[in-house]
Amino acid sequence: MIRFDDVTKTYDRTARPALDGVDLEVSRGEFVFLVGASGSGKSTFLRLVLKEEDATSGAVQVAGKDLRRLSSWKVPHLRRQIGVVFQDFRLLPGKTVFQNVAFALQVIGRSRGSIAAAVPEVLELVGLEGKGDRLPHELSGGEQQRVAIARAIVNSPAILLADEPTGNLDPTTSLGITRLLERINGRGTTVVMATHDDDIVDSMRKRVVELVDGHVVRDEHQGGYVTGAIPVVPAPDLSVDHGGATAVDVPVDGRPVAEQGGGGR
Ligand SMILES: Nc1ncnc2c1ncn2[C@@H]1O[C@H](COP(=O)(O)OP(=O)(O)OP(=O)(O)O)[C@@H](O)[C@H]1O
Repeated sequence: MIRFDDVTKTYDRTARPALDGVDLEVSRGEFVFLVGASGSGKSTFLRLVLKEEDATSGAVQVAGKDLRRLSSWKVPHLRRQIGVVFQDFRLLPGKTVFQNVAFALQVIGRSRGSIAAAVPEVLELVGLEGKGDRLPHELSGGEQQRVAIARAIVNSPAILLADEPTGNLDPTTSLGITRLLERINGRGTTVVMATHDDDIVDSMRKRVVELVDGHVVRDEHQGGYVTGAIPVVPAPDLSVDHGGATAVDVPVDGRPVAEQGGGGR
């Protein structure tokens, strides 16, 4: 569904690459947490998937398309297959919940009838039935994020990208939002969620891909926020080379895992 082959992205020739030689495959229907410190390249990864930016080198494939060969007039079609959710919700403040979600369908030319059918259905899915007439400022942060998720999925995209979707929410609300993303994933949508939220990652036990300075340093199934949060790997051996993509002993936040107590955060 998403495939990166040796992808490097350099914004500024004088700075280090934002992504550096990334190889990664996300299959249809997967749920992946993308974790890493601020500046490690998570948003850049998502921008490349959306073709908001082009790779400097390497190949990005999304939904079977090689994005190097995708002409600009086909980019809107690519983006229709990808829903996106952000930390700051990005709702239209003067439009109701219904109108915010409907807008995503209007811009792609869907009929009034199909919009009238689809919007209540998706609002129910995200737990906002009965709130279609509210304005965004009349909703809690968690509810606003549910509207943003409804808007992102109303067109049944194959992929949902979420960039720090719980960054503005309290822990309980964050878990509810992530569970909603899990439910959407259960309906077949591939979900990639970039996050700093260690509690969420640790509680969900999904695939975790960790970036450090633009490199994938860990790709762990049923992983935790840091290496070894869930004991599926042997104790780290600091004498080995740290270059591998499945490294169990890479520095996390600049400290060798051994210094972090090994068994958790
Ligand atoms: N438009 C840009 N122009 C120049 N450099 C950029 C641009 N966008 C990102 N960068 C740089 O690329 C690197 C990776 O940034 P990116 O936003 O992908 O990280 P991130 O992991 O998403 O961080 P955060 O968690 O803070 O959102 C950083 O060094 C950043 O300064």
